[in-house]
Amino acid sequence: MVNSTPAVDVRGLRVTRGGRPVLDGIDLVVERGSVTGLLGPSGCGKTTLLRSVVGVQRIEAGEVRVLGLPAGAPALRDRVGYVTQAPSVYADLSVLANLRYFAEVLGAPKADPERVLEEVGLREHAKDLVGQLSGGQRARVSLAAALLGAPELLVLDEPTVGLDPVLRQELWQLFHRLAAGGATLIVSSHVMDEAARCTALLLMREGRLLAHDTPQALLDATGAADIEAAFLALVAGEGAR
Ligand SMILES: Nc1ncnc2c1ncn2[C@@H]1O[C@H](COP(=O)(O)OP(=O)(O)OP(=O)(O)O)[C@@H](O)[C@H]1O
Repeated sequence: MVNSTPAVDVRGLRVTRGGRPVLDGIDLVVERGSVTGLLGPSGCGKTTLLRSVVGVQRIEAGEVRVLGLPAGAPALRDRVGYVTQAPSVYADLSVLANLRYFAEVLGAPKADPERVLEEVGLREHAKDLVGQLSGGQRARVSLAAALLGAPELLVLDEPTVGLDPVLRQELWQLFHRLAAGGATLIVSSHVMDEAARCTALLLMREGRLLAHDTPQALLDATGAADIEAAFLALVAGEGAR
């Protein structure tokens, strides 16, 4: 039976941080199996929205449901993978030791550390200490840790920052392979040229969603040549209202 519960269902979400409204009434449904890009300028609230989806953000109003359960519910722990912008792995352990440790904590299958190492292209660095890796390699260790246990939803906060074009392309191919296998991915970026790689886009500005559609539909609706121009057209349209 196909599971028709959306991966993410957000209604009327409001979040205040540091006394200022950061998310201002977000409504959003993310379908399963999509690779949804969350795009918008620095500070517009992308990380705060992702934190709300994984259930680590105190919210002021609204509801966030993930895989049919309230965000952050204990039953979601091994069904949702989250990669923050800051590496969340131990610098003084090897890559493989990190992955074995997290696999143990999650109760993931014994073969998972090797599998995810291969997926993120770090097999030859398995024995290296994480603290001695490059920034991009360290980011991929965090991603590998999030892939342990094959979660149904992956929430990735700027996973391609600082990576070279070849690695970026390889990671996007991995994201699509995971989606083809049934996973849902939400990937934030402030680089608009990553937009075309997504099956759906969320364009965000100042705590609100400007648009949620496929890249092509956004280009058609705005008559713009690329997503950056479409974004600017949507902002200009808002101002004119
Ligand atoms: N811990 C915090 N306390 C108070 N305000 C915060 C905190 N973290 C973020 N903010 C504010 O919330 C707003 C949204 O931040 P958020 O990190 O969600 O943006 P973002 O779109 O992810 O930015 P970036 O692309 O730079 O990562 C910003 O105005 C920021 O100053």
